[in-house]
Amino acid sequence: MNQQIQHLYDIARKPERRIIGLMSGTSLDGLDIALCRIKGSGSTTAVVLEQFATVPYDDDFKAEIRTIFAKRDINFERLCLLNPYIGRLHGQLILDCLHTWAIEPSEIDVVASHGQTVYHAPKSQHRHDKFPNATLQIGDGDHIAALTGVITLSDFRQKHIALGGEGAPLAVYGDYFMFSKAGQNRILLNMGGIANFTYLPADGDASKVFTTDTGPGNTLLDAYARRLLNQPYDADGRLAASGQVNELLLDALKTNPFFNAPFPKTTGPEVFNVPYVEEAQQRSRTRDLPAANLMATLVQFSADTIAHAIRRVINEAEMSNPHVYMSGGGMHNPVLTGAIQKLLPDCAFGVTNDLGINGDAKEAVLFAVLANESLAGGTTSFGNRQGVPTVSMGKVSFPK
Ligand SMILES: Nc1ncnc2c1ncn2[C@@H]1O[C@H](COP(=O)(O)OP(=O)(O)OP(=O)(O)O)[C@@H](O)[C@H]1O
Ligand SMILES: CC(=O)N[C@H]1[C@@H]2OC[C@@H](O2)[C@@H](O)[C@@H]1O[C@H](C)C(=O)O
Repeated sequence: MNQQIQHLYDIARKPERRIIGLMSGTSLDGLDIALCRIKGSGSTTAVVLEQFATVPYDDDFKAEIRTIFAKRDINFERLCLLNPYIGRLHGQLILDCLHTWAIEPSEIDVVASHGQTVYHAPKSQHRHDKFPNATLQIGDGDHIAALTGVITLSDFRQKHIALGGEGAPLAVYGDYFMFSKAGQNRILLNMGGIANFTYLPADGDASKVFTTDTGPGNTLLDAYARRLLNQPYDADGRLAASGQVNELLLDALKTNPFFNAPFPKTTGPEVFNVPYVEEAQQRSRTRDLPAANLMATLVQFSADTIAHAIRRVINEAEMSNPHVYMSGGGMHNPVLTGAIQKLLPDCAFGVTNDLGINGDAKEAVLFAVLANESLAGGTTSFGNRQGVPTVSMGKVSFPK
């Protein structure tokens, strides 16, 4: 037997694994690196987050990604070059963090890498009958494995599509394993570039849980912070807080069939982007809004669509006493969280930190949990429903 297969087999049989989860999301703010100690699998999964860092990307790198990110027409050579480049960069950032944490790469069992999404195209978005749901993440795992010397699982989304999903959201699996609690109806709300939530019913029934995107989280706020403030984001929602919501623009922004489509569903910055806002401004004749009013309206747009989706699941599931636990960078924006809480006065609000997982780290932890499940679990049935196939994800890269 190849010794590397033996090594993988030994890792799969360990009572506890040390897994580094990596997430580089649609905000392009940096690489989230979560070092996890994981015991068990499925609903007995127990995660301790030992270390966490977000390593910010420099402006040059962000600009490189933006040349190909969420665009229909790109420089294909640049895409090809960025694939190994991102893999090597992520590998190097892991080594730097391990050095800071005084941990040897040989002490890590597995790296679980999401990569960088460069294009997301569910059928509902691309509308080409003959093509399936599609999504593309780059930053090949072979480069991470070769550079760090650690077996790497990567490219988690393709299997989800192969078994009938849209390749996202994958949070359903990790949220169910980590955060489901008998006797409490929970909504795990993540506000990254795109917002999504997971519904965890109080009876713990895996065949009812799902995660759905709700639409924009921070993606439009960040795009306009770059334009209006020359900043990566509107820190603490300060510009938005100084403006007034424009109802005409808000209504125009909300007229998109995505918002009333059935759960679960996914979207991305391929749809919710500056041209989307400009088109709504044109339709509502609100092109000359002051910067603060535009930002206030965009925050309300995210809040309304998030709250509308949560309200729908509360009503459909006839949920009593729902608890919402927030995560992702949007939880740091008080204008956004304040607006959501105002729209959902019957919900109790907290953050995933209250449940033991730092909300900034949650998505990176998810990939560690998915890798753990592929190695040592795989027995939980989600009933093979539309959008939530029972599935093990991730491709294996050996260091040599
Ligand atoms: N203090 C703050 N005030 C306002 N917004 C903030 C603050 N801190 C973080 N954010 C927002 O959070 C964003 C980063 O969020 P996060 O890291 O969760 O996104 P992501 O993982 O890239 O997204 P996705 O989940 O869509 O892949 C920033 O770009 C910014 O919009
Ligand atoms: C294609 C893609 O990268 N989707 C991301 C994105 O960021 C948030 C939202 O859109 C979510 O659907 C997903 O990521 C999380 C980790 C998920 O799959 O659950």
